[in-house]
Amino acid sequence: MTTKRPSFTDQEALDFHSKPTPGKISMAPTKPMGTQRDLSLAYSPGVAIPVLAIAEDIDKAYDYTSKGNMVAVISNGTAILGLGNLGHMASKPVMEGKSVLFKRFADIDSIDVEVNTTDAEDFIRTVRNIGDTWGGINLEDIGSPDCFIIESRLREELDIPVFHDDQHGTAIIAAAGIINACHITGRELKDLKVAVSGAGAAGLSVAGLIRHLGVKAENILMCDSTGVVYEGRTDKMDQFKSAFAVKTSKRTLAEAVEGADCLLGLSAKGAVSKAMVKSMAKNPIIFAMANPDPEITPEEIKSVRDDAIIATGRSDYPNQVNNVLGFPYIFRGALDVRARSINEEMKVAAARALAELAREDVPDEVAAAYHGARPSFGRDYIIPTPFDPRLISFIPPFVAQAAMDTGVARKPIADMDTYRASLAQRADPAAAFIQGVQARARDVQRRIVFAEGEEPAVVRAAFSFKNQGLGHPILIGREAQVERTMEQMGVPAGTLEIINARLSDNNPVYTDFLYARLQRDGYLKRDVQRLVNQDRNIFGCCMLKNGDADGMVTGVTRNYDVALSDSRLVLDTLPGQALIGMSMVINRGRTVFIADTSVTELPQGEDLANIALEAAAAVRAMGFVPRVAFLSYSTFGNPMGERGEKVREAVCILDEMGDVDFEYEGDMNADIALNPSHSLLYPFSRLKGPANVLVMPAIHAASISTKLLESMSRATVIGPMLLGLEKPVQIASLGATVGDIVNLATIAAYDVDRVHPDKA
Ligand SMILES: NC(=O)C1=CN([C@@H]2O[C@H](COP(=O)(O)OP(=O)(O)OC[C@H]3O[C@@H](n4cnc5c(N)ncnc54)[C@H](OP(=O)(O)O)[C@@H]3O)[C@@H](O)[C@H]2O)C=CC1
Ligand SMILES: CC(=O)C(=O)O
Ligand SMILES: [Mg+2]
Repeated sequence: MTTKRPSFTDQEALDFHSKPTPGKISMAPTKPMGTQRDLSLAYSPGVAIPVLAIAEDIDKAYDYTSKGNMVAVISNGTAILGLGNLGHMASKPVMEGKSVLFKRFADIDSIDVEVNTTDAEDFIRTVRNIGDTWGGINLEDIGSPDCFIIESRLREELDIPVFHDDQHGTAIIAAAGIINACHITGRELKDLKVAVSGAGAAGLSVAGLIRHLGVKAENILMCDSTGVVYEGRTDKMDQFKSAFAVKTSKRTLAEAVEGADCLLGLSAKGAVSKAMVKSMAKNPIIFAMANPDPEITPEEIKSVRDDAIIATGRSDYPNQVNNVLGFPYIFRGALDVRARSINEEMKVAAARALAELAREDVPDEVAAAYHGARPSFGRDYIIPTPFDPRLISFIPPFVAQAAMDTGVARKPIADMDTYRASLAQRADPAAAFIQGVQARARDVQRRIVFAEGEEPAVVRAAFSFKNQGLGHPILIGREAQVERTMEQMGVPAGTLEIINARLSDNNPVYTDFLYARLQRDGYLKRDVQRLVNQDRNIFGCCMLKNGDADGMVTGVTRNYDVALSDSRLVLDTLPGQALIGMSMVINRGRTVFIADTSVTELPQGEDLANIALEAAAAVRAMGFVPRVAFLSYSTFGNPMGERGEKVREAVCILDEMGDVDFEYEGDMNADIALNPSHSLLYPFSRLKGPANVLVMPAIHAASISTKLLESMSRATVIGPMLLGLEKPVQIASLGATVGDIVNLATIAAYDVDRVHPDKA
């Protein structure tokens, strides 16, 4: 399995964290707060009722507050990644990051808390006094040995899971990787000889867990910055390291590594040398897990031997051993049974489940998460990737079951199958869609024109598009100006292809083509020449038409209609198809498509029928079964009105066609279309379930409702995607973000197959 290596500039990392709003998380209410009654219920006097219930039984907090699905990520910043003690506030981006990962991967709400103290007692006091407000506490990046004292005291004093991620999260993932690496190399844990670089939070915990799983204590040599942790050593020792001290004459990491089967790096960048790697046993297992830079890079290891199984903590190499594979799912399982703690059995269950999942075949729908490659269990795939969508339904049931078996579950799960199904619902469908589109784009490597190549956001988007391996970007603009913008954006010179429309050798060809197309529409040759030379949308579309590029993204600096009419001057609508804009709206596990959001202002009945046909085909191509509702202010003729008539006409046109291969119905209100129980009122309706394609009666209704959903709910809106043009052109909205532009460029790259299946 090959892995593409994303990279980014420092400025991109800062922009990601600062735009459009500083930070990575925000909160959203789960209850309406619109009326006086809402206020009375949510706040005084209504709130008094749950207050009294909780006062009587403290566990009722799980029923009446967000406690049961809320984890705090708490740090004091004393060991931030492998960067060291940089203070509590500097740890905030990491802690916000962990919170976001809780939400993204396991649908757990999470808040970061940075405590301004390096004193263990002070830290314990602070967290103990506020701790049980959450369903669980994830301690993060707290230096050793304080982390051991802090965690064990808080575990004793709080009745909720307290889990130091750098210890146990890391241990669980590393153990899963080691189990599988041993399987592949034909080793047994009881025979494994292990050297560990790093005797801190992560190193000691990994050593503890593999010892628990069967590696012999005398076969684990721990090393810290002073060297081997041996019996009798007094320098820089503490009770936690002492628990792993062994009788040995070895004193340095190099000596510990010599002849070892397995080297675990949980220390710092560069701690392991090529000579050390060379001295290991045959088929060595080398996990260099320091972040952000490993103890030794995979390239360095491969330069001295080719028989190693290699893992790092990073996402840009195969075999990412990183605690992100663990903490979301371990807490998911623990919260779902309202666990009082996360114990050894729950950790072992998670490690074994992870190891098992990597050995299973990767089904089609999961291959997208692996950038289109289909990994099979082996040296470069010993552990699932963090984007494996099976993790959410596979891991937590094992953790929950272990909690139930060991008596720490307050609320055991009665039906595991139902629980598993409910977990799958928590997966983020927007992410799955984007991953699928990205995987295809990475595979096919299309040439995508970024028409407004001098714009800073466009330059950044093109660079990001290229760095993510999504295809080959081509910027249109004046070289000197584009290069200046690239320099300002920190994009290395020479990394992006630039084409100056005015100076292109292809202009005569493009001009001849366009003149032939427009000469009877009032255009003189010199008008066409000027368009090709000066209008970047026209030039870009000519590139597509001439086969010099595959797709285009534009619209950041000019309004939608201008970009659309420019494109239509050069490109036709596909024969027999309608040109439409379609937005994908994803909210609370439900996906609906809205059309036409951007092209035909006041569609007639026939237009609406064509919009439905085009939208249904596109939705089917994306893997959904289309169920179309023609929306109106009326439902089945009540009340009658002019726009409603057009909608009714559209339904009749489809009826007359006779061979429509999807369910459709209308006219109907949006709530009727989306409500599965509408058949009670309208038993004659042909929809067998809630609609997922909503054809709007006019563009204003489509545009307004989509933007309302995006602004006022937690919905994710992708698009509008422009469908039906003979070449893929996507038009961003004015002032679109870098992420929006990249998404649309990716959709353009993906859409080449849909428009021209022969190119696939
Ligand atoms: N991939 C993953 O999922 C995870 C990776 N990590 C990474 O592991 C590393 C350690 O984290 P953590 O345990 O939390 O930190 P700690 O501060 O608790 O421990 C660091 C340990 O590394 C030792 N060390 C430092 N430099 C060297 C060196 N050059 N050679 C040998 N040992 C050295 C320290 O020695 P001494 O005791 O003498 O000071 C200490 O024992 C970090 O890089 C972190 O990013 C951590 C958690 C998860
Ligand atoms: C991954 C992680 O938690 C760390 O490197 O600290
Ligand atoms: Mg950490």
